[in-house]
Amino acid sequence: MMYPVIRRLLHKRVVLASASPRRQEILSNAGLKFEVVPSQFKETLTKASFPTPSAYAVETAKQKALEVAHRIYQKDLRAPDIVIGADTIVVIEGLILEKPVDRQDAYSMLCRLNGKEHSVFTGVAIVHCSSQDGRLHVDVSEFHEETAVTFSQLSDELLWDYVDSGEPMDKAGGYGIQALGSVLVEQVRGDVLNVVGFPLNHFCRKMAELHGPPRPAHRPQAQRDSAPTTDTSESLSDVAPGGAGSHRARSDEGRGHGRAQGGAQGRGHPGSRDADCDLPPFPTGLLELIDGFKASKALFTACKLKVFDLLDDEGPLRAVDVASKLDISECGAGRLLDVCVALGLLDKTDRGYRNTELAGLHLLSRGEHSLHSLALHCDDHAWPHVAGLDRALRPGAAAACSQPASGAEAGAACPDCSQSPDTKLWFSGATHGLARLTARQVATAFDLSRFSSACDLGGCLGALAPELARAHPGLRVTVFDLPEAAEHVACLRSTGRRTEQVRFVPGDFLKDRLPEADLYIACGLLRGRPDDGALLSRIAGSCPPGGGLLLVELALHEDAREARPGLRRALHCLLHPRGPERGLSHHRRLLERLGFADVRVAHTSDVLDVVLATRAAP
Ligand SMILES: O=c1[nH]cc([C@@H]2O[C@H](COP(=O)(O)OP(=O)(O)OP(=O)(O)O)[C@@H](O)[C@H]2O)c(=O)[nH]1
Repeated sequence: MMYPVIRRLLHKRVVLASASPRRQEILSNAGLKFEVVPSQFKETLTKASFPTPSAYAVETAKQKALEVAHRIYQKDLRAPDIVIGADTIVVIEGLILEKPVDRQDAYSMLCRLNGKEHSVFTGVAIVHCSSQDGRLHVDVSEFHEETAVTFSQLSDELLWDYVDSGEPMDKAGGYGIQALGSVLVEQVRGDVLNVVGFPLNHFCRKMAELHGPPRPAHRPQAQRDSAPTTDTSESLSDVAPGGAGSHRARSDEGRGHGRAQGGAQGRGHPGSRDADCDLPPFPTGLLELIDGFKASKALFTACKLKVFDLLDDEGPLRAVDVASKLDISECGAGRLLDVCVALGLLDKTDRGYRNTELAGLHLLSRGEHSLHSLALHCDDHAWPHVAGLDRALRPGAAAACSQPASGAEAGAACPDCSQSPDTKLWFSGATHGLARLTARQVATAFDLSRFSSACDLGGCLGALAPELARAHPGLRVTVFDLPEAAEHVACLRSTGRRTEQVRFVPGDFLKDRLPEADLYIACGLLRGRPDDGALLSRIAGSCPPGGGLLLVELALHEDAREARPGLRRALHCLLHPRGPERGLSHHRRLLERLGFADVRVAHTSDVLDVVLATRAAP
């Protein structure tokens, strides 16, 4: 059973701003998917300046969460969707007890609590983040929960024994009710998880209030107090005309930016019913999925028309100016621009439309982190492919696609998409943006200091090499790719990054002798390649004993339940039903068969998995 609102958060980037293992456990047991970024906020607020102990706990929780939200935004230039902070305190006779500073302090706290009732407060802050005008915008919701705990009358010896167990040291009030500390406790009134560090029940109720399903307009008035106030009078699947506005209105209370980054937000839960009505919960997430293709197409179209380039060069611009400069209709321009606003790609100001930071970073046709080519590729090549999905799934469709990929598809993970040289180039260019974005994570996924030379097969058009050189100054990197890729690697050289460590050698990794190296890198070369064993065997033949092989592949995760990686993998398998199903276990078996040992895996991001294997002595 999963609380419906937790299910609805599965596609959001949720961050827990806490180092407390108990909070992490409570939230993951509830099914929430989140990242942990412990807060660096120094808990030094002046207690006396707060009207109540709970206000102090809430403010501390809020400061913890805000510190993390700002740090993430500064680092990623991207707002997480939600940051959660919490702070637990024990209050006895008006005195606030936090974590003991040493054994003596722990003992003193336990003596104070001995034989008496005290209150445990946990303050919780839920910070909804978005990026607006290039700045982090936050919307903080907060609450606290109180639980009354009574200690038995305990002997000094027992209290010291308990202190000596070490358990009190990282716990508010010096005890852990969930473990040995339970022997001290005679009675609890209220939510015990609140004592442990996180009031899950209150949190879920609060989240339901904030993220509750919009209700259909005809819904009867019999609603609970906490019923969401979202305007729901629009038909969600009927975006046009004026679709942009309606899209935004139903999109999580106007937080359009989060949508662009996080994908669908909520999922209807067919099994659950609101207690006070026989209508099922409104399936907001499902309707968003149904509409999702329109959102993708709008993004692709705006990229193709170079709307983001235009606004970068000349924005802010009004719809009428965009229409005349792009030679499209004024009405069409207005609608497309409004949809982009709803998707978090544009901001609408008094002076006209302008790019959001996200679009400026990733959707211009130029720029280091551009995903423009990827969007165009998806529109031109992946879109028709997806449109034919039903045909591809029919029995007998398998024979249609069995062409082995050629060396020219360096970096391409999709042989179906590489029929012509043009397409191949497209696809390489398309993946290049992604490769650039992920190169640093790949380069630093493992300690590679034992290697002195690396050969990047296919080379990802040179995206990885400079990052490898930067992260491992002792490593000489050879990019081994078809002669036509030299041009791209040359562009990269002119950026002057560690050029002396990187060289280009022309060749086809499927046919030619591989340059000597003690680390071989195959980035995006295996997926969709029926002859992946042959390629790996070539590499194994060149790799010296003790040498390494670094494989980088899209979504090798085999657990389809893992939110984004699982979805990517499942989609890939669905769209390439004729290709063999290849996940981590397939690669591990293959590598071991070819004489590699110590196969280690790093999941670097939502997107890529990196595998490092060591060639065993013959
Ligand atoms: O019965 C129990 N009571 C309390 C706890 C744990 O105590 C700490 C409370 O400290 P705080 O709220 O400041 O949180 P930190 O651990 O410092 O982590 P943050 O990074 O969030 O500041 C908390 O860990 C409770 O879980 C307990 O375990 N049992």
